[in-house]
Amino acid sequence: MIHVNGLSKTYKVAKRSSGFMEAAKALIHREYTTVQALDQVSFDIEPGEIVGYIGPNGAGKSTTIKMLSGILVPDEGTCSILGYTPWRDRVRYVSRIGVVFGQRSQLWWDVPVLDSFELLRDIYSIPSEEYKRNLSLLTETLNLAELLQTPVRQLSLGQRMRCEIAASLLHSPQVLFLDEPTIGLDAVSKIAVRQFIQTINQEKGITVILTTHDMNDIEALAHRIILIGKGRLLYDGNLQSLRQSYSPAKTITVDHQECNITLQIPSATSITSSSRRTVLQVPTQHVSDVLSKLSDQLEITDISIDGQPVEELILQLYKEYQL
Ligand SMILES: Nc1ncnc2c1ncn2[C@@H]1O[C@H](COP(=O)(O)OP(=O)(O)OP(=O)(O)O)[C@@H](O)[C@H]1O
Repeated sequence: MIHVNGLSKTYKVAKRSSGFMEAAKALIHREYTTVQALDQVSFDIEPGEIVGYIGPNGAGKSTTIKMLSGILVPDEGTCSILGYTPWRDRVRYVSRIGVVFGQRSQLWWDVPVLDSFELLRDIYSIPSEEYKRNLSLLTETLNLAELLQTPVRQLSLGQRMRCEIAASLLHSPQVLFLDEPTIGLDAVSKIAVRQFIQTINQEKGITVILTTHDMNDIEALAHRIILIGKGRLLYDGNLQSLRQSYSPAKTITVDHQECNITLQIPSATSITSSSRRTVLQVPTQHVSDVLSKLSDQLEITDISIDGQPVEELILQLYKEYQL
């Protein structure tokens, strides 16, 4: 569905020094430097995937999303999405995609949300029945009923973001680009937005590309991650294999009836042990074996198994690539 091949982009930036004399000189003779924002980035995405597109600040994520949504033209490389070249077939292409930039709004600031939605209906020429069906579904699932008559400038960030997501889906797109959709949201709104993205992906098969700095978004939504750093693609793979290579052990915490026990489980290393609680470190491949031995040797009252949080995994990945 999405084929990206060798995308590169440099920005030309005017050099500026401080001070009146330097500003005056710059009026006559301006010097430029170039910033390599993207360098030969390639990947393919299948229909129905949710891909987390991650990387540190300035890595090139927004630049990529802008190209994939047709706003920016690359210096080099090709991109085909649903058979279109985004920056060439813009008018036909945008009716097939939805875009949310968490830091920008596609809604008109001074008019009620519903007026913006109606304007989008006209811009995209959405058939009346389809518009009504989508609006009522989005209003219900994103809890928008009380917001539709409110001017956008009076909405809180979380309320606005729910409206932005609805706006991006009114025309039933097949691909959704989300650039930091949970930025600045409270915990409840974040969970609501994540659940909604999951639902539209599962029920409507919408393909989602998500950039975010919130690793809980990645954990909740993405099976696959693409890591980009200094404009280059550094890692493309699924989260599970990343977990296996970086986090080969699990921590098992067992509460038991017996006091001060000594366990006979060779593949487990004891981390701490108090009178009725034992914490063990176990290689991932031995977890099921250790669990069955624990239940043979103890009367268990509670048990938990924890892996390394995804935030730490990604941090390790950043370290490995010196980002
Ligand atoms: N319009 C622009 N003009 C000049 N340089 C730019 C422009 N937009 C981005 N850049 C530069 O290109 C590089 C990539 O920026 P981009 O916004 O794509 O990064 P990002 O990964 O989205 O970062 P963040 O996580 O901070 O949003 C950065 O070095 C940035 O300074």
